[in-house]
Amino acid sequence: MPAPAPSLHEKLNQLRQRFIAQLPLRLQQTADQWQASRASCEAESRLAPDLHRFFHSLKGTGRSLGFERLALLAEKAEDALTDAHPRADLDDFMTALLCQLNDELSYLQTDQGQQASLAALNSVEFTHQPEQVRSKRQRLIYLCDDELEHVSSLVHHLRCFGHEVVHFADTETFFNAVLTRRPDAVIMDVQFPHGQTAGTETLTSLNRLTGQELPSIVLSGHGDFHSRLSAVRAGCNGYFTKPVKPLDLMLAIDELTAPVDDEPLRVLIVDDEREVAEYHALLLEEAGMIVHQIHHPNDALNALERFSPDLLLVDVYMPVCSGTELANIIRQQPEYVGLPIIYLSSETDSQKQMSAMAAGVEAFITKPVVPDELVSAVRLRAERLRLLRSLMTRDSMTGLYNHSTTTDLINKTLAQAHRSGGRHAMAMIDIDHFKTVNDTHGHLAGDQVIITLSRLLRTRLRLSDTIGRYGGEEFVVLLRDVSIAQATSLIDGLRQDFALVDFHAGGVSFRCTFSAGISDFPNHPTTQSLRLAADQALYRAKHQGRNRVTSSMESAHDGE
Ligand SMILES: Nc1nc2c(ncn2[C@@H]2O[C@H](COP(=O)(O)OP(=O)(O)OP(=O)(O)O)[C@@H](O)[C@H]2O)c(=O)[nH]1
Repeated sequence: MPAPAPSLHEKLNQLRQRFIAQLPLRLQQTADQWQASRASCEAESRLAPDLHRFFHSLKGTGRSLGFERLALLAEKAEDALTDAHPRADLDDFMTALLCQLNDELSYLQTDQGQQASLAALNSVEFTHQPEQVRSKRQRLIYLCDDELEHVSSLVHHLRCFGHEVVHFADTETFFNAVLTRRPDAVIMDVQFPHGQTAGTETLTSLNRLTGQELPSIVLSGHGDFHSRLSAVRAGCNGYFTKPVKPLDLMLAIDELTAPVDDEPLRVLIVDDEREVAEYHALLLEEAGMIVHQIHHPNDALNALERFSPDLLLVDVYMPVCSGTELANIIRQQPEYVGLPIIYLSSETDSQKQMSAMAAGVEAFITKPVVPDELVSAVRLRAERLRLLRSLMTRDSMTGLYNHSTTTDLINKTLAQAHRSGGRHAMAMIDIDHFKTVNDTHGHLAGDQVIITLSRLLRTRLRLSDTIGRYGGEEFVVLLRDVSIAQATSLIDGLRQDFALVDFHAGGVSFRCTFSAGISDFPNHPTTQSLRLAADQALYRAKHQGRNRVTSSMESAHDGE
């Protein structure tokens, strides 16, 4: 059996032990530097920055990792070295401090010292639970209904959208199934042969038993007060009366189970103090975020481009370049103007904090951080950026990427594929005779068709695929790591299912189809050439009678 993953406290403890293990050597080097700095004025001014940095860093890291006495001694040394009027007994004072630091270190290496520091570690309060990360948009749906006429059409529509649907004709089998495998949502009839409200009562019992409300929608033959009340009492999220339009029910289920943005937040930490960077990374990772650390400010621009963070956590006091200077460098680049930056520092002087904030950073957090406060500050600001980005990059009707973002994302994917290889496919999808749909059934019905197709694409394609709305009724998809044949068959499966979806408008029901053209990378090595080849294949599909998928391979062979 694999060993269980270490807990946060175990990881923190390992980090503290690593920090203590390397400290004797660093203390010895600092004592030597201090002695050397007393030899001449030149040596003093040459070594002063290193000495200051060591004590400043020991103060910050010591506090963050809970070594309060080490931090206090380091703070005294830092103050003595930076005092505008150096004390007369500076030599004796520093020698005594270095001795006390060595004594404290020896104590921390004893069993008793380890115990005491562990007790401090265990008192770290951290209430954030790791986020549940869902990787798929497909949902498990239980449909419990003893009237079988509508069931097959409902099951068909739900499956079209990639959901796994299990049908139960009686409440008892349904009850046991929920206890064995909990679904993402339930569609429940109210009335069963053994009770007027047996369906909703079953939901109420399950909710009580499990202590968790099942996301559920009622589908009933009756809209009477008593049935509706039983649904409210069972905590149901919607109530439909039969005959239901499958698409309406499907959209309600989609709303009910729509994942919140399930991409973990990405945080880039820039801190020259490795242990502190590691400590903050552990806290943020524990809260479900993806963290990348760098220890040299000059690596920041590269890391920003490669890692694409939602937020930057920067130490203010770093050699080579301060956090404030780094923020200014980053803000010089238009693409990072909106990136939230949080400063971390042991600086408590509010005047200095204010001047640091002038570089346009979002917040200033003082070390040692309170774990929950760090996580909340990061989450709040990173999520706000995500929301703003989403408003700028997505089409408001469908939630798919807009034209320019789709092109940018495809460009990036291809640039990466040029570096590291890989094959991708592009599909241009266009709804057939859409003008007629609008003219016959109205614009609102047309909008429903567009929304339905976009939901179908989102539920059935992978999270790593790029799906965009290119124009009115035209969509573009970049399918990663597939051959042109696989892409053609996948999009053709979607085409067949979409053609069976029933739309309703003004008392009439109708169906729609789409045509698609597929091209592939690296046969077509740029976004422009991929797009052109997919467009030409789409044109052929339309020309050959619509409701079909044509690949650029077929076009090429046909043209031979
Ligand atoms: N309802 C609705 N209609 C839109 C939207 N965007 C574009 N349209 C309409 O979509 C129609 C597109 O029509 P065409 O591209 O000519 O398509 P078509 O000739 O009917 O069909 P094909 O030849 O099969 O492509 C136009 O009438 C647009 O007004 C939208 O957001 N909602």
